[in-house]
Amino acid sequence: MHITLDKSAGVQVVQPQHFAAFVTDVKEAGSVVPDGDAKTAVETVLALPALSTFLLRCSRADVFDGSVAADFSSNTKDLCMLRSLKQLKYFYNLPAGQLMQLLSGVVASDDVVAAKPWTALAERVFADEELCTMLIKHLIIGKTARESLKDIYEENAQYLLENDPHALYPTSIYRQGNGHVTSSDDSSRIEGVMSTTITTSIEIVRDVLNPKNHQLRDMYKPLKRCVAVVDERLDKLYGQKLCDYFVSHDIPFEKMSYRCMEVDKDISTVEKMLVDLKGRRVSRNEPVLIVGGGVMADVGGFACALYHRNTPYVMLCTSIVSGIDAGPSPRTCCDGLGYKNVFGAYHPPVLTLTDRYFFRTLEKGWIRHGIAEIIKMAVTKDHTLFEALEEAGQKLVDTKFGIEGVEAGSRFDTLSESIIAKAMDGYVRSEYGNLWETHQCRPHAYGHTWSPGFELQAGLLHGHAVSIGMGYGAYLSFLEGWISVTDFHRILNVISTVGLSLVHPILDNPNSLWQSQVKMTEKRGGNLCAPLPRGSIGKCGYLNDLTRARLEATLIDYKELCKAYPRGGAGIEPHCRDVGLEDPSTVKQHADHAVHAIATIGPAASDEVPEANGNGNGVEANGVEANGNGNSNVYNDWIAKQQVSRNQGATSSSLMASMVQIQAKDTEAPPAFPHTTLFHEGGEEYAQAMTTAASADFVNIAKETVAADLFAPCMVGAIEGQFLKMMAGMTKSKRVLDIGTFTGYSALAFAGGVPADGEVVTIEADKKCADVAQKCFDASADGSKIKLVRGDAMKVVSEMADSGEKFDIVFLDADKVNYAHYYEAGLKMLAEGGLIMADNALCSLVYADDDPVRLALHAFAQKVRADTRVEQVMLTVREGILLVRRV
Ligand SMILES: C[S@@+](CC[C@H](N)C(=O)[O-])C[C@H]1O[C@@H](n2cnc3c(N)ncnc32)[C@H](O)[C@@H]1O
Repeated sequence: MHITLDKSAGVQVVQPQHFAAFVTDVKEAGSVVPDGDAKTAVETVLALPALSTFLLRCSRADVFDGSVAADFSSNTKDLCMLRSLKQLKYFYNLPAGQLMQLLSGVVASDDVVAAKPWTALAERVFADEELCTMLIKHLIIGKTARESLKDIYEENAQYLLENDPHALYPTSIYRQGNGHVTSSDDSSRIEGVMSTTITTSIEIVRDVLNPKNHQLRDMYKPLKRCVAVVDERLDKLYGQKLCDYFVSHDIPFEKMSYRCMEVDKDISTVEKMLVDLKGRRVSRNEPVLIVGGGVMADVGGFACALYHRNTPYVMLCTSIVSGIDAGPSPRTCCDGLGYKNVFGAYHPPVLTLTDRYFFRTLEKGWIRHGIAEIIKMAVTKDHTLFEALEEAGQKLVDTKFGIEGVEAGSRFDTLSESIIAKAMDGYVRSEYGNLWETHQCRPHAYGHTWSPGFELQAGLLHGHAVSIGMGYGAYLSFLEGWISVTDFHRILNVISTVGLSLVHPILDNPNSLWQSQVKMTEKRGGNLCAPLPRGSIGKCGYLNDLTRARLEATLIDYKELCKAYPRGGAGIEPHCRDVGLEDPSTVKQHADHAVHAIATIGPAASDEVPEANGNGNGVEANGVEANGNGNSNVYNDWIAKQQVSRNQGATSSSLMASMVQIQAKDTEAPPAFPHTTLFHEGGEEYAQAMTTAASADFVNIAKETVAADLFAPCMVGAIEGQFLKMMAGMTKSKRVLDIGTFTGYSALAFAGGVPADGEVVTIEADKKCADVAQKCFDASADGSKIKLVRGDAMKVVSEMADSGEKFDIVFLDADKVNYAHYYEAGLKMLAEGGLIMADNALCSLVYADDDPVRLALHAFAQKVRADTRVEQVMLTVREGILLVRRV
């Protein structure tokens, strides 16, 4: 068969047999490749009828069509051709090096010996920098092109200009847009439809940084350089190897490295990358090389999505999670405003390379955590993958996926590689058909419905949280009659065998799972749509109904069942801290900022579920280095250099004054204080950033407060909330009286500090505040410990005191002018060793001169100071807390 171009047909079909025919023709033509000047040789081969007709046909093909892909789906060789075809379509716009390399690859895939002249030609072009990077169109239709070549290629270029401009002037060869517009006669109404086609390639590779491997060379040599965004930790481990690789191929290598731990996954890291990409003048069609794990895949991919609105990137995956999930994922993102993955864009890499070589530097705990994402694909998409996992078992962890102590080419080596490949296949099949998540039938969300409710709270590695979700999900599936009891136990077995968790003590609080379900349902457009195995292992169904009562009952049964499994169902090293990672409270820290942000910017903030995606909550290493210098000389030097000068303005008497009590006499008013806040801007924010973050329940209070249009600054906030919680815990308080509930922040903080059988009684007179508070308590993990009393606190506390109620802590935060009354009642109700804490005690300094509360607070502080029954300390926490106890 000879290749022809049917000009009248316009769009041409290209199938594997066209490649075969082309190869047959050009194999013979190989002998005509002239020696000498590489440019002349390229021009000569481009004039060959067999080659030119093939290229012209490719340029008119609809290479992204599903039926074309189906034609090439029978084997790996055909798939390689499909990948070549997707690039040959744009041959006018390809650099000569890339085109020659593609052509030699096509011939070599059929006959390596016959391809030698073509391979040699490609190498000659690669060696000629100017020619290597020159766009083919300059050689065939440019001003200085040979007339004989123009005769062959110009007419087709005209055709493309009119009918398929992408093929002639693409912005990038990896994307194609389409759409249509219909408008009324006067154009006052317009209906439009737009679509984008994105192409990508994924390969499981071996030793990609070995200079003999040409995958990265072939991509970057024609581009004149490689700009790389590298995870700082990976840079330390593989930076030199990366550099050596590109140096050996004489490709300028421009590397930028970034710390990519979970806590760095925010917009500031993305911004840094954007600035650096611009600084390097990266063009919008120059694929950036991204090297790293899950966080890097998310953040680096997001930076590329934003840069020039979208810039292609090659993802070199170095962890299991990035290798089979976050790496090829189109869902690039970063955290913000207290929510995981709240900012993002759908932007898959143009090429994903997964190389097990990098797994050798992963901790075993991280390997185990990564396997959870493979199990989810096996259970919902691919029973052969599941069987492979059953066969491989714990050895996958022990050998780091066949990398350690396993012979290359052995059965286990092949099995390990096929597990990675199948998991990747299942994942992208689920993702790419639903690129913009326009529907919720997403098998890869198996295990991710209930786990966000407890993952961070329990400090679990993402993989362990997901495996608990998968185990419980499998149980529900069994109860629904969707899978047999045997399949249910097979699923639990696979999870347990690799050391992943089936249960965790956090499940004793079913509320967190229920809250996650509620939020997930909201996020999934009103449907629970929980993916579960259905029919058999490897097939997926969706559970859309699960009442709270059923969740709680089935959870109890599930936990009981798991006791029969090794370790009672517990995982090996399930917590982040177990594998040397930062506790996820560092992630929750973002939530802390959100409390502030939401209170400041109002309800426009995102309602994303604080959820981990595939890349989990901390798959990267903790790169903090110990200082290790405890030398006292160093300390004294520092005092001399830094601190003496900083304290220069201080007099010896003022310094002494801070060491002893200032004996002030009572005054009618507090001293003048020319500020409206106690701290300078930045001080509290810094303190907050360094404080254990508030949980999602507090973010919820902040959100509900703003949504109800209540005055958010009334809340005690994140720093003081944490302080109250810790005070209750440290003093082992069991009963706390919280006077002045507002929307419940302080009450919930105390509830977090008292034991499971403890109680917080909180009093609120305002119905709207009390309603919001009750709603927030109901939705929270510790709300069941809180009793909300509605009514006037003046009356309620008197009655409580009269009836002999006792409390370990009495917190005053209602009407400040009545603090003296609450104080007296509080003293009566204090249990042995109990505390009174009066909030806003330093507001006497910052409230306006004409504000009566200012004087009332001042009088109250003086009253306590004069009270010989107690000792007290005025704490400069937030707006001041007067801490009092009986002596
Ligand atoms: C500063 S806010 C309390 C803030 C709360 N502790 C928190 O952390 O969110 C004071 C609350 O006390 C309530 N309040 C004021 N006087 C009261 C009274 N006599 N009886 C009951 N509640 C009162 C107000 O309605 C208001 O909601």
